Amino acid sequence: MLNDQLRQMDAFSFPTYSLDLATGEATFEYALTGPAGELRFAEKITLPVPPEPPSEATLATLDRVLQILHLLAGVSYYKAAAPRRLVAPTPLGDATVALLRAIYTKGLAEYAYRNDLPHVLELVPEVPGGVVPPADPVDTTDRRPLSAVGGGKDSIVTLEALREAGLDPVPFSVNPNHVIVSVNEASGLTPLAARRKLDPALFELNAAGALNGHIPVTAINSLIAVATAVLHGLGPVVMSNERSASDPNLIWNGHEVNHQWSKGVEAEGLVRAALTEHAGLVEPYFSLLRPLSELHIARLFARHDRYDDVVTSCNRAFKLHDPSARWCGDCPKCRFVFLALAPFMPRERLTRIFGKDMLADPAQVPGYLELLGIDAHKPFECVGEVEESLVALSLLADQPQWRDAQPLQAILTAVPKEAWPAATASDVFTPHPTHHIPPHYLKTLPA
Ligand SMILES: CC(=O)N[C@H]1[C@@H](OP(=O)(O)OP(=O)(O)OC[C@H]2O[C@@H](n3ccc(=O)[nH]c3=O)[C@H](O)[C@@H]2O)O[C@H](CO)[C@@H](O)[C@@H]1O[C@H](C)C(=O)N[C@@H](C)C(=O)N[C@@H](CCC(=O)O)C(=O)O
Ligand SMILES: Nc1ncnc2c1ncn2[C@@H]1O[C@H](COP(=O)(O)OP(=O)(O)OP(=O)(O)O)[C@@H](O)[C@H]1O
Repeated sequence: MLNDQLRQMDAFSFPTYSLDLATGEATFEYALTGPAGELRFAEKITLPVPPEPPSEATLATLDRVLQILHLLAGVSYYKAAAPRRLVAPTPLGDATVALLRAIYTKGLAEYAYRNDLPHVLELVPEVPGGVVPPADPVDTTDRRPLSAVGGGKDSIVTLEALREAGLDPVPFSVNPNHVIVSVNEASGLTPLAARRKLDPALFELNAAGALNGHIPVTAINSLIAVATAVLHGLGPVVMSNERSASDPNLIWNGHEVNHQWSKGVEAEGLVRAALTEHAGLVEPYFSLLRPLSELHIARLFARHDRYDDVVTSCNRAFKLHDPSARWCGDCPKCRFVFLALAPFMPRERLTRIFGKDMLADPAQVPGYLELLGIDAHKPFECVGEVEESLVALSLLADQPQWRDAQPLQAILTAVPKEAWPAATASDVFTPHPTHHIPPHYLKTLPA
């Protein structure tokens, strides 16, 4: 019955949102509607409460940021039924409509591809007519940055770059897991955290066979970070999204499908524009690592060893509740990060970080061939480009410490001869000019 009802849903809307200032809890309501009735959802996001009560001006800006967050966080519930109508709650400016549309189309592209729902990629939001009162400009550029921490090597590189530049970053996470808590402890900095609780009704729908799939989670976390920065009187939110996040995994029905779309530079530009238009924030949000390749970031990470016992970029480890679980040692992300770090540190240190020598494990060879583009398309995971894997491999080929690693030698042999020139001509260590980093932050990027 539930599935029949879901199949008949023809519209998704955003009834209300509210904020309890005493607890920091915001409630975002959503509705799926159709001939068989309505399904309502409520997502709760709890922001850390600041020590001093916020000013009226701060609350006005916060309200506007939360209005955008309300729009973005709806994707989790929209995807249970994928109706053809997306109905915005209030009039919106062009930049905010552009963000809304992109989040529900490009952000859901992997979901649409896997569930064979081409209409999702063509969605056009219905926006009520009317004028949006302009927001007062708010320039917080010179305040302490809020730096999002996911527990991986990338956010560590950002945190340390900001700290070395004397910008005194505040680490921030949504639902910090045991890995994030340990990374924050290792940093010695005092973090802020927000809580996000999906409506339990969504899990019941999922269990009953509702449509499900990947969502643009980074966009949601980013807006929660911006809301926290505003509430606490902090400066720009600094992310750690690398340049390869912008590259699609495949093309489907003429549309790019990118697992990491909301980490990409297009999403970053859309989020920035919407925050400036709708909330007046002049310099709200950017990724410090945007010009850099994964390999370049790996080289920078190798300079810091204070996180060796805690860093984890493996998404599977985050699902485990065992505080000692860090790298699963058997997924595309573990394979890629091991390979990317290998040229820049002693083999013994790398093996200690991962608890395993992945390039000495014959079972990993097929997965490495996939990363190198020798099999299938780029995996649906946060991994670098084929070219970066090739460059890392070519650097390892010259290192005596890896000569006795037979699986690595087998991978080297399997790479077609014509692939190597691309690796040698590669510009993976040349920062890319496409980014949104403000000038005084650009100086913080280590050479
Ligand atoms: C941890 C993980 O990889 N989760 C993905 C997985 O979900 P799973 O069921 O295994 O576990 P949960 O994450 O606990 O989710 C439970 C259900 O809730 C739904 N859901 C979750 C979060 C959310 O914001 N909205 C939701 O509706 C979800 O559908 C589950 O049914 O598989 C899911 C389906 O493919 C993925 O959506 C889950 O991905 C999480 C949202 C997640 O945090 N993933 C990141 C590790 C991730 O993939 N990051 C990408 C960046 C993507 C981007 O554009 O932002 C990356 O780093 O490359
Ligand atoms: N729970 C979270 N709360 C806040 N920000 C997060 C969270 N998880 C990830 N992020 C941020 O979202 C962006 C993308 O996350 P991602 O997991 O790819 O990066 P990471 O953990 O920093 O590094 P790595 O790519 O090595 O895992 C990064 O800027 C990261 O800091």
